[in-house]
Amino acid sequence: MTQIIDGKKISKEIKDELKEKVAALKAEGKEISLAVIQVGEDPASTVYVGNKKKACEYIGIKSLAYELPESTTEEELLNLVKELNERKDVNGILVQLPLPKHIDESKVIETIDRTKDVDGFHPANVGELVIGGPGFVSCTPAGIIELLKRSNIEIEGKNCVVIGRSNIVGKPMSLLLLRENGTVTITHSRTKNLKEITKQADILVVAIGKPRFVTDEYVKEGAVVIDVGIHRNEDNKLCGDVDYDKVAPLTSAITPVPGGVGPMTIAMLMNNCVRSIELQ
Ligand SMILES: Nc1nc2c(c(=O)[nH]1)N[C@@H](CN(C=O)c1ccc(C(=O)N[C@@H](CCC(=O)O)C(=O)O)cc1)CN2
Repeated sequence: MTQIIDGKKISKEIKDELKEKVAALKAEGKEISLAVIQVGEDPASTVYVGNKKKACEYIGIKSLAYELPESTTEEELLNLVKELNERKDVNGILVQLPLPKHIDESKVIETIDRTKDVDGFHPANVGELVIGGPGFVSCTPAGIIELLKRSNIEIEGKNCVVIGRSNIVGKPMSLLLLRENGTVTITHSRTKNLKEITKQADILVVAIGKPRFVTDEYVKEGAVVIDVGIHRNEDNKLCGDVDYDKVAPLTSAITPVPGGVGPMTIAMLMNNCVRSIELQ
């Protein structure tokens, strides 16, 4: 029978654990605060930023919201990041992506103090992941590892195939699976014979950014399928990169969209905020 991996439930468990930790830190006089910066009014970003603020409130983390207009210049944004880097009362800094086209995302990410980079996007934190150091790990891939572990799905020795090579998901995902002793193959939009490779996967992570791209033809019977995609269709309904109805019956476990990977991104962000106080 297929196990539907409930990201909403698991993320709630994690947030409850963090809430206790934050209360204990508060009792020692330590307060955690997260600066959340949004530039422009992309509707999806507004939902995600709102959910991040709600999660902070639930756990007991102070959130400082910076809602900047679309016309904000790169220099203005960099100056705000530099100011927040200096502030002793700010533990974490998050710049919601995507940024407007006139702002260089890499420049902004590199300007964030690496010890406040709770998104785990700074090159120094990515480097730590490569060498197995203690830096921050990107929240979505970290959340997927947590989903697998808390669902008692073994990674060690498994054939893990990742579709997608983005800096935020595909690349860190592959490194984390490797860290858990999986045998990892990275594939992408230019991979030849993709179906033949994905059919070998015991664990298939799909982050290709194309709605319902992965059908039953890509999946081995009994595989675990993790869907990172989020797309809104014509009827305003959400779907992932996986054609859930066709694929789910084949799998031993699968994440739904919504309610799978998405909520874990926010839970792991909260986890990184709690860790920030240890790393600083
Ligand atoms: N600075 C960052 N920007 C972006 C990140 C990130 O980790 N850091 N990731 C994504 C967006 N994202 C978080 O910011 C995110 C996406 C989706 C969800 C989520 O909970 N999705 C729900 C559905 C929500 C809906 O109704 O749309 C689900 O899948 O169940 C949380 C966070 C890009 N930008």
